[in-house]
Amino acid sequence: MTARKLLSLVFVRKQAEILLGLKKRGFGEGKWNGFGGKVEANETILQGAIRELKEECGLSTSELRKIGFLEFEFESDPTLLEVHVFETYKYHGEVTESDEMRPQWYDLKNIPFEKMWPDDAYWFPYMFREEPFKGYFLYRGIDLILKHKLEKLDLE
Ligand SMILES: Cc1cc(-c2ccco2)c2oc(N)nc2c1
Repeated sequence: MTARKLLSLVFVRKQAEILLGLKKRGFGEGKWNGFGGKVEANETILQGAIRELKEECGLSTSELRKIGFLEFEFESDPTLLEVHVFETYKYHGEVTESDEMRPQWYDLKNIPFEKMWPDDAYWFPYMFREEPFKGYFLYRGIDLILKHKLEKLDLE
């Protein structure tokens, strides 16, 4: 039985921009990503996503839309990461740097994919088209994808 770890990942959007954060320490350090992390045992995935967003960049939201479901495995590790991806266009508060993340708005035409997890280049186009997606990525280390699957997801 494969151990699964539940993670949230939230992207804050404007019409032509997306808020990314530079991870300052820990897992994924040095990569730009959405905001998220481990879902605790005493919260739902949605509650965990809202909590991490506030902790990592200071923004609050009550309207997260589920946009994708990703599973990650590493060749060297038995744990499967189950990542629930959300987006929001409705949020409030001030974007604030945290110990974990340095937030920055990016134009959709200028995403720093070379400084992000490699899988992002595969599924960001689905997110930009507002097409829900489901993907699986097998990594060797943190920069090489050995195998992947990606498909549209019918959320209705
Ligand atoms: C292996 C992996 C993990 C995550 C992650 C960490 C916290 C939430 O998701 C990723 O995020 C992205 N964009 N690619 C990712 C690959």
